[in-house]
Amino acid sequence: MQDLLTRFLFPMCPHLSLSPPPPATLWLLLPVCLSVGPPPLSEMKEKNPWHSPVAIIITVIGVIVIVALVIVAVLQNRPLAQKYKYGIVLDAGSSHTALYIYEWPAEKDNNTGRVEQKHSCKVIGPGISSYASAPQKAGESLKACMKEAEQWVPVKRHPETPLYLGATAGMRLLNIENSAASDKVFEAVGEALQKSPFSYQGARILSGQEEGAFGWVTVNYLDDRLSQGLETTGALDLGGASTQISFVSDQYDGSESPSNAVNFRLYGNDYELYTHSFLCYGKDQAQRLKLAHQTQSGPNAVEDPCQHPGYNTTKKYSVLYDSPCVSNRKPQGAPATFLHTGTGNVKQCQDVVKNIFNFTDCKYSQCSFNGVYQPSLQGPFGAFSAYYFVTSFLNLTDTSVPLEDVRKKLERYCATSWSQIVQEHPGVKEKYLAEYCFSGTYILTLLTEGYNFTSESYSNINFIKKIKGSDAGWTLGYMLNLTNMIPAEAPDSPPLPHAGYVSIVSICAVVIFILLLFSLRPLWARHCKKQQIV
Ligand SMILES: Nc1nc2c(ncn2[C@@H]2O[C@H](COP(=O)(O)OP(=O)(O)O)[C@@H](O)[C@H]2O)c(=O)[nH]1
Repeated sequence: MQDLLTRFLFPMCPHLSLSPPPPATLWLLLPVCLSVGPPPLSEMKEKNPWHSPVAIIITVIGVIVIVALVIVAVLQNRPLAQKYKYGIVLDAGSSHTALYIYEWPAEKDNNTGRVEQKHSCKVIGPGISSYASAPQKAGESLKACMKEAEQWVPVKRHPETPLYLGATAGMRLLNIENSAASDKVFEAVGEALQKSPFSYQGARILSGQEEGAFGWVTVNYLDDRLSQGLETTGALDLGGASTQISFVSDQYDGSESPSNAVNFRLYGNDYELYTHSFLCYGKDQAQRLKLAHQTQSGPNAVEDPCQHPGYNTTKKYSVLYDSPCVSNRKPQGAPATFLHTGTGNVKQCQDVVKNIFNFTDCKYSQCSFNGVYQPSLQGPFGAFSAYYFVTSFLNLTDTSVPLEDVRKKLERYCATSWSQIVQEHPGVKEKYLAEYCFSGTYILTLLTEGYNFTSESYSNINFIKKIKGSDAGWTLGYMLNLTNMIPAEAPDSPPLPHAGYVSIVSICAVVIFILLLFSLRPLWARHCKKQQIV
């Protein structure tokens, strides 16, 4: 700018000074120069017409306008200092409760900012369904994580932060078994959560269909597949008490088995989702189903091929059968306990595990198991929750490894003695250690024989825990839905990115200015000539 002034203003006002003034004083000289007027005619002589006062004034104003335009363009879309909004979801699962805090930029229009998991807290103790006989304790168990949440969410955001509690298969089972007890647990939990400074939106049991569908939304939202209209990823969720499979298949339009259909319109695209939740086929309840099968005759001892050789524990029949998944199968006249020992044989374990599925009855064109319709598998799949816990422990998350090799690895693991397993994993809870052989076998059987993954389609499965820092699970999808964070229609986006917008405005301003100067050229020429004639 100062350079321009030195070149244009100073030659116009030679009567003010003999040498160019310092750049800082050029601006001050401009009004003086203009008020004094043009230099004496004698000095004009054959001067360049560009040095006329009109040209210089236009130049200076033009430059100022251009600079102003560019500044406005740069500042207009500049990202503002980030402010965030928050949402909290409590996942009251069968084995435990977890709290998730989500955050997203507050200033984005139509809630279109990206939602991310900011923090998670694992509630100490069992799932809320285990507090049926002491409901108050269910509420108390949440206190520590709620206090943590108060520290993670800025105080001024507390009253506007929605807080949801969703319960899954553990509470579904308690509700089937004893609905009064289930209501009392919700009452106690509601009381505890109402005392929090957040905006408590209620606690409820999610249907299996909701659990499956929101897990699918979470995975595809985090992968940016919904906003970009890309092919979606199926979702495989393995909990303690239920398991869900959800995916979009070209073959499925909801006409066959409509109860498995969930329709979404997200970002301007329609999705006809196939989803099914198998109650009692989560890994803990499946273990009970298997043991119930092995103890049909009420024996004193069970030799279990799904336990490591050398494993032996005394178990109570009353505890094993204390679940609606198996309670009606309790053998008559069984002793109080049985001795549970291991033989560590994967092939026999597979056979025992297969007994908990019904692969034969199917009134539809095709089924997964237990007479449940399932269209042909399509696309990639994300497998999370216990799918991940188990496969990551067993080092089986790499699905490019052929299924046969996976089975051999599992065979070696199951055949390892219990004492060696305990010795090699001192930091792992014995409860979990005792389950991995069964869980690995169950997962492979469920995927291949239950859902019909083949040696090829198995490699389409991704065992995942988190996607871009957020846990895979139903909670994020649930919150996105309840807070209307995913628009049905694609939001209007500016036609140009910010940098492109600034460049175009700047170029246009310069071009207009140059054209203006050229259009005024004849005027300056005449002006200069007139002065010379006089
Ligand atoms: N191995 C292992 N299993 C886990 C862990 N956390 C939870 N589980 C088990 O994984 C299963 C699913 O847990 P979760 O996803 O919390 O499901 P939910 O409790 O049924 O909602 C249950 O059988 C849990 O006992 C873990 O850190 N390691």
